[in-house]
Amino acid sequence: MTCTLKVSNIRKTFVLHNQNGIRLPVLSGASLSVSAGECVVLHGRSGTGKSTLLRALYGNYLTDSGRIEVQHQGQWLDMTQAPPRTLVNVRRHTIGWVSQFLRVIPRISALEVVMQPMIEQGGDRAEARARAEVLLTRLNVPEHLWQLAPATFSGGEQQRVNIARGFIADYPILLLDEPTASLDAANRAVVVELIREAKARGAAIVGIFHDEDVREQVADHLYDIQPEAAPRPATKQEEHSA
Ligand SMILES: Nc1ncnc2c1ncn2[C@@H]1O[C@H](COP(=O)(O)OP(=O)(O)OP(=O)(O)O)[C@@H](O)[C@H]1O
Repeated sequence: MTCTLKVSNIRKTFVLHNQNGIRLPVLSGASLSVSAGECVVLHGRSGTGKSTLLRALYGNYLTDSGRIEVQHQGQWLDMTQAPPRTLVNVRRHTIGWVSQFLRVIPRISALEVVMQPMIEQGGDRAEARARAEVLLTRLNVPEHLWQLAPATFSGGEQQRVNIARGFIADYPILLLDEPTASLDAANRAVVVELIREAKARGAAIVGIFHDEDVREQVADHLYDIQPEAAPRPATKQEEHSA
């Protein structure tokens, strides 16, 4: 299988400048690789850094060191060194992000919100519309809502519009941040199907799923994030040699 995403030795410490510069080390050498058609699920206790790692992969967080290499338009590109303009291009064509939250844009209809990523990739409007309609139908978003702006939709409806938007374009890499959180069983099953279809067309997927059932159905590998060692008092031996 072709490797599409290579993460090596990522370190990330948050520095809380407005709280006496306290340093919170979160990732201390995360390394993983993901091939086309494979889904790696980030795993670990709450607060170990799963979301931090996923956001770093999307270029939302700067890292202290390490490399995040992606296959972008036929070449390897290190996301940690990419200028903003390149990041925008990578996000348009190579890496899709699907979370449970929709960033609502005033006055744009649900249908348009879903079609947008495919159109930004240069896709045909009629084809984008047809795909959006299929996705909204599969995700049980009632047809009478499609022409309305999602600002007034229920939380669950907004979430499903966002999932449709995330799966409309055939991104080579998909990052999934709890896309099934608070969905009912029927809609969770649809998302599992969408993930399986994305894998079958060759997408490399990294995801966070707290739902064990979903995790078991989609994961090829789990990537365990170990908690950072908590500060500890010095041992007797260390005190003597100090
Ligand atoms: N922007 C930030 N600034 C400062 N600290 C942060 C920031 N984002 C996360 N952290 C800290 O980093 C640690 C890891 O957080 P993260 O959200 O990545 O964990 P997680 O494994 O995804 O947790 P959960 O399973 O509860 O969602 C936490 O201690 C958190 O407080």
